[in-house]
Amino acid sequence: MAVRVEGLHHVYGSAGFAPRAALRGVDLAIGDGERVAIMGPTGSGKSTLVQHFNGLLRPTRGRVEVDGMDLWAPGRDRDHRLAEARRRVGLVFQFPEQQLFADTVWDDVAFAPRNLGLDEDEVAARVERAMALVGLDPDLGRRSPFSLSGGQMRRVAIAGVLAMMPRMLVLDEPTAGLDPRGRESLVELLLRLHREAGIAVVLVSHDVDEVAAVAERVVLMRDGRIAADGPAADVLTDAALLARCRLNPPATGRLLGALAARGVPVNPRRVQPDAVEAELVAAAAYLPAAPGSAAGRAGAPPGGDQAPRHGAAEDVRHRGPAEDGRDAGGAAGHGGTGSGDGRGRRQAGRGEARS
Ligand SMILES: Nc1ncnc2c1ncn2[C@@H]1O[C@H](COP(=O)(O)OP(=O)(O)OP(=O)(O)O)[C@@H](O)[C@H]1O
Repeated sequence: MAVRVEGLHHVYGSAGFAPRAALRGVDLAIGDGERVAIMGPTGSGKSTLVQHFNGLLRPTRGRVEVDGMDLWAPGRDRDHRLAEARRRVGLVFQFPEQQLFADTVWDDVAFAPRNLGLDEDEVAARVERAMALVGLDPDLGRRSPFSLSGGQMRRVAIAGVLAMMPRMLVLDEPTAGLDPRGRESLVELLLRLHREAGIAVVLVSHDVDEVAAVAERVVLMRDGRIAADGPAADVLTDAALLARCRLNPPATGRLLGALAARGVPVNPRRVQPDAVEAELVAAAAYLPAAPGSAAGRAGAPPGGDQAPRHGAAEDVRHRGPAEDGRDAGGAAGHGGTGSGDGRGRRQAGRGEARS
């Protein structure tokens, strides 16, 4: 499963308004099972870009491929290619709960698979699976979606997209408007979908902490172009690059950087929350104990002159999801610097062509 865009331009224009170039030549490929965040200042083209991933928008110029299918190439099978793309790449728009419409949660989640013409047994199996994936109690299926909490409604909307059994889930600002607990549990949900269902997750977000928790790769957009594309540990610790895109590094990165600058042996390139925590816990052993504390009474802090100059958490062997593979390899041991109508959009996001 892969989405690839090449030389993608998108110009919005309608009668009476000056044309507006939202994308100005984007090249990007996202492969099976990746966890990618797309970030950038407001108006940089993030939402426009992801709406190309399943053919919801038509390029002004350039090419969009899903699993090697050129979505917009002429040919009689184009409708089939677009329908396939919408099945394989599920789009969850901002505030998706605003587009719930059915009388029951069950019917809402069943909307897209029914629309595919599947028999009711298959529809039921998909609804049950999707509700389980998002952690909704099956009993909620009989309830009106409008009687649920905001966080539950959002899960219903995500289940409605998952019922299409996409291989890639693209979410535009999925935690917007949720309280801190709701945000945390949605981040956990995305990691679980990736881990248990093997779904690629693409997240459009302004929130660096959320991105640090979810993404292993970060694409930065600016003025309709890609300004950077790389491992989260590289992009999220490059303060100058982030500043050019009107973003700040994660607060934890600044904390690790300040500790490293004071000679505490931490690796400031850790960004994933579990890895940051492991780094801090291990580094705490190198900090002077508070007078009167148990550690202070026991004597001098461990380490001292012998304190290793690499990341303190290296020996902890604690790898969070964003610190695997290339991040671990790249960071190990250095300790250095290292719009439209909502219902139509939703139906298109669930695999139904927009009229
Ligand atoms: N339907 C539309 N009609 C006309 N212009 C649009 C439309 N949608 C977006 N634009 C314009 O295209 C540009 C890119 O918008 P887009 O929504 O893709 O950016 P974004 O990075 O997702 O912004 P945000 O972070 O605010 O959601 C902006 O200048 C925006 O005003």
